[in-house]
Amino acid sequence: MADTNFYKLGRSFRYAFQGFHSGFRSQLNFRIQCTAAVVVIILGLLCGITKYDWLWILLNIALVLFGELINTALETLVDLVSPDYHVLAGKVKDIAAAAVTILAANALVSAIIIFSGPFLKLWG
Ligand SMILES: Nc1ncnc2c1ncn2[C@@H]1O[C@H](COP(=O)(O)OP(=O)(O)OP(=O)(O)O)[C@@H](O)[C@H]1O
Repeated sequence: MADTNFYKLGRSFRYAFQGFHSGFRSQLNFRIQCTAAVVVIILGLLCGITKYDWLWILLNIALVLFGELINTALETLVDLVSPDYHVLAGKVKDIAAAAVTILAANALVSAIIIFSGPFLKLWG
């Protein structure tokens, strides 16, 4: 019984990893966002930001990657149910893209606010 649950859990993680891998391979934006996340984490380590800044940075990274994967899932679903041109299909894709753009803009502004202090100190 416990073995079966453990096996199911492992399978769920494998499917989730497949989804991550598929998003990474097919979406340039997702690859850019993953790279930006790694750069921001390295900057955070170099600048010695506070633990509250880390919480904010990690939340923003998670939100952007989550938003991009949901956007990709919606695009894929739209392509499945409406491969031909339809004004509503376009609307769904545009709205999903707008949602992830809001998250990315929020992450960018947050990064500027958090890192402007340490950078000004470095050059000041
Ligand atoms: N089936 C469709 N019907 C109407 N408009 C569509 C349709 N598919 C795409 N569009 C329009 O074209 C835009 C770009 O669609 P596309 O699927 O290329 O998205 P994308 O953001 O470029 O995705 P990807 O990152 O996969 O290239 C959509 O935002 C939408 O305005």
